[in-house]
Amino acid sequence: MISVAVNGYGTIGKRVADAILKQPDMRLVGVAKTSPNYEAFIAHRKGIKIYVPQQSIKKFEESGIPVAGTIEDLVKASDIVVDTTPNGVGAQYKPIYQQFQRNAIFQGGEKAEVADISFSALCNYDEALGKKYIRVVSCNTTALLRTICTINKVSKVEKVRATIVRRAADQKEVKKGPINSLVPDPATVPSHHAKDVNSVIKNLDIVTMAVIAPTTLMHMHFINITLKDKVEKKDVLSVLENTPRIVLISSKYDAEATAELVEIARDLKRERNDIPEVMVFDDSVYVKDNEVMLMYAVHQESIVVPENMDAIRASTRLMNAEDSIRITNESLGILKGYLI
Ligand SMILES: NC(=O)C1=CN([C@@H]2O[C@H](COP(=O)(O)OP(=O)(O)OC[C@H]3O[C@@H](n4cnc5c(N)ncnc54)[C@H](O)[C@@H]3O)[C@@H](O)[C@H]2O)C=CC1
Ligand SMILES: O=C(OP(=O)(O)O)[C@H](O)COP(=O)(O)O
Repeated sequence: MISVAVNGYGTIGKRVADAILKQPDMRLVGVAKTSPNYEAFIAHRKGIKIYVPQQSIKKFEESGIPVAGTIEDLVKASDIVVDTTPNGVGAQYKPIYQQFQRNAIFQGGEKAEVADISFSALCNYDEALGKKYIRVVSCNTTALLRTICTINKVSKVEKVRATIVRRAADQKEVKKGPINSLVPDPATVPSHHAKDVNSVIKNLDIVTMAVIAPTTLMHMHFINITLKDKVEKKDVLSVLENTPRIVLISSKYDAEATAELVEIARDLKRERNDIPEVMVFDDSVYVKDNEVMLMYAVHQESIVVPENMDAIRASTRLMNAEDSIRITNESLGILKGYLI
């Protein structure tokens, strides 16, 4: 049983904490919070132990949220920390993880240099075995890598060109925008996602462009892949259909919009309406000779959660890729094939 801490209990942290509670080989020691807000209160109500900075103990206790110790106490009590603090804050915590000689999993908002390796379970689990510091790449990069490494099974991926429509903010982020604009992110090429993909697949020829759209629900990707060999559409569809963490959305049932995908998650009673699988529109898959094009939606709040479970096991050498991915998928109810 591996003891895991979660530092930073926001969009990603709360989902990672809940996922840890579902793993048969992991124990959640507690989570670190800096302010006694509604998220801290609900964590307390769920029986999760809360650790806070020394200077915040009084503030939490005055709010009626009991404190189990300081963030240093949390790190010391754990074998490994999943750092889900905001972009760049994880790097500031690294010296503490080093001081107590604890392994750590960082998120995609950190620079790649923070870790020994950038990680995507379907692409490079084996390379991450035993690495003390692992960075799970960002949500869009996770989706790109999952898709590329899956299609690579049909024929070697030689070139990727992708356009990423980014959701502007998560649903709770009331102060972020834009609310009435499309904003190239950035208006230069490539966006950071190509460099991020190259942090996992070193020599791939990939160029990405990104634009922020005023929506909170999901990202959407439009991807064009050049393969080494000519392939058949049925082979591309087959590999997509048979890979857990990717689901197909059938054109038969009139679900093309991200809002409709969220409605499906609600109807299926998915926890928090999360869909950690890449959602490929089956009719968008276009194949001509060695060229493959497709469109898929990415639920940014949940896609990296299974990757974090696998990164924990890879870092601590708990098991091989196949077993880890299977246990993660089974415990989190992650599917393959047609979602609808
Ligand atoms: N939200 C998303 O769509 C995705 C985010 N990520 C990455 O995950 C990481 C976390 O992002 P989110 O969960 O969205 O952020 P968030 O802002 O929702 O959560 C961060 C949490 O850390 C807490 N925090 C702030 N400063 C802290 C400190 N000094 N010590 C401890 N806790 C602190 C905040 O109070 C908050 O609870 C980032 O690297 C981000 O790029 C990756 C994939 C998707
Ligand atoms: O990791 C993400 O996006 P990215 O893959 O475009 O970097 C998440 O959606 C977080 O993005 P944010 O920095 O807009 O909160």
